[in-house]
Amino acid sequence: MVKICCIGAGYVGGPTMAMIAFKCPDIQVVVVDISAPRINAWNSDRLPIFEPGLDDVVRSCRNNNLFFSTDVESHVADADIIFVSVNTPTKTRGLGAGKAADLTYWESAARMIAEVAKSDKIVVEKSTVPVKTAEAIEKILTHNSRGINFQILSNPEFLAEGTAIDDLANPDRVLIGGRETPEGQKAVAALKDVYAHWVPEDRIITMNLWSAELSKLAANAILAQRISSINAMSALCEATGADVSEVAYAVGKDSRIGHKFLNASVGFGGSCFQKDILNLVYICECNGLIEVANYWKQVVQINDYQKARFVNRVVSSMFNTVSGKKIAILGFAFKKDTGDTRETPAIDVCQGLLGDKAQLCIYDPQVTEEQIRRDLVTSKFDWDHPQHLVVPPGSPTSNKNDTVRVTGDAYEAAKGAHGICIMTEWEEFKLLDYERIYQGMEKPAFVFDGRNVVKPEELRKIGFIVYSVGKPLDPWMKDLPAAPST
Ligand SMILES: NC(=O)c1ccc[n+]([C@@H]2O[C@H](COP(=O)([O-])OP(=O)(O)OC[C@H]3O[C@@H](n4cnc5c(N)ncnc54)[C@H](O)[C@@H]3O)[C@@H](O)[C@H]2O)c1
Ligand SMILES: O=c1ccn([C@@H]2O[C@H](COP(=O)(O)OP(=O)(O)O[C@H]3O[C@H](CO)[C@@H](O)[C@H](O)[C@H]3O)[C@@H](O)[C@H]2O)c(=O)[nH]1
Repeated sequence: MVKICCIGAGYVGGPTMAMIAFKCPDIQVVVVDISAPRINAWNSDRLPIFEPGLDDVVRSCRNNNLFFSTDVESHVADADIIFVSVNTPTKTRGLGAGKAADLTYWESAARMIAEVAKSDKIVVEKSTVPVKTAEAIEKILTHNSRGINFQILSNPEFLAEGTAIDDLANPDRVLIGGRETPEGQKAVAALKDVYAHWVPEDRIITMNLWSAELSKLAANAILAQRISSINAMSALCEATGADVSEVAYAVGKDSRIGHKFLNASVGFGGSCFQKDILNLVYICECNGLIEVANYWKQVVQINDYQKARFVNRVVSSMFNTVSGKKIAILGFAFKKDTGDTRETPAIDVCQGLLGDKAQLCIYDPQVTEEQIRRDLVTSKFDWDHPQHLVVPPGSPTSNKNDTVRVTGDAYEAAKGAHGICIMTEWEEFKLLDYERIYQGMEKPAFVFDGRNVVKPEELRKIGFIVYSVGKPLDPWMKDLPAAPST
């Protein structure tokens, strides 16, 4: 029986390994992590991450051919194929700080593999890593290997949160990069055999290691670029009276462009896009490609601009101050159908409003109060380090001040508020009784829709002043400053 071990039981390691176990009953899969609470949660009825369909997949194979354990070393020693799916955050200090990928967790995983391995292993990069990482990993493994043969493969993951199970069950493609030697190609074939249990052959693409590593960064950069492109258009739409949804529809009808990923928003969030683009920028700079680096940097800059522009719309509409005003924040996750808040635009918007002394009342159906409070005080880029390694026990992790309240109900959040900011496109926000909400709010009552989930005309009929990203402006906002001053 082939034995797989995955180091890192997070948003990628957990679901991908669950899918492999589910589709390959003849393979034993063990997911290991240094975080005991995380592993305990994977072994419980309350999984550590919310992902539609994940519970059923895990339940159907857990303790049959899928196991979660903190006994990292013994399972690594035992495995034929080792996936490494640990965090690769943006560096916060030293060379490349604020851009380069921090490979601390990857390196420590590689050293541990070299130390405990007693038989030949295939080591698979599942984490998103800078191009050429496999070369560094190869060096760590071979210099410490005591004669054991390691083959490094790149097998980047393309799942999106909220749709992970469907993405894993029906991937557009699976990429496998390996060395072009007989041993390298044998390892590629072994990993291909795993995916071939359920992925059609023509969707399993093999290539050289560096192409596979770079394809992952390129895919995320190009996806994020589409969002920044439509968000840049949204600012122009607001200035001219065009409607960004109509523009996106017209543009997307061109089959060369396509309609996906053209939804204007308050900005993209999530653990990957910004981190991976900054990483790409750093790699370009290291290769002396300054113009290329600046090109990709602009994708992140437009995203920051879009978030700042949103805060500016809120403050300038509300008589240029939100000091002491209650503002309801509906949604905190970076997108619907996940409880993940990493790099969510809600953090920047909340911090912007708190900077102007607003009183926030936050509601999200999947994000806990503890998480929200921690996010509002965590320094930039620190969020992507395993919490148990970053936060010393007993140190303050939460925003204790009374300018932030977290509630379990959207109506409660909006009661007595001057304005509502919609930060996540949860379906339930489309179905709220806005008439009832309006009655309970201070007047004039504002809705700032960062995800274009409400119908502005219907809300205006109720009496709201409405801002929707990239839509024709409410007369109230027409003459107000559109962009943050630089
Ligand atoms: N989240 C996504 O949607 C997504 C999609 C594709 C790729 N990726 C990439 O996959 C990687 C993992 O992302 P994630 O979202 O799963 O992160 P995550 O933070 O959810 O999980 C990473 C896990 O690795 C564990 N870990 C760190 N160092 C370890 C070590 N030395 N030994 C054992 N466990 C260790 C941490 O405790 C944590 O539980 C990143 O490189 C990310 O860029 C993420
Ligand atoms: O038209 C769009 C599409 C997305 N978003 C926002 O963009 C962010 C990212 O969304 P999405 O890409 O759906 O989620 P992720 O889970 O971050 O997935 C991305 O990042 C993963 C990690 O690398 C990759 O594996 C996936 O392929 C890639 O889609 C979210 O804040 C979305 O709200 C928009 O604003 N407009």
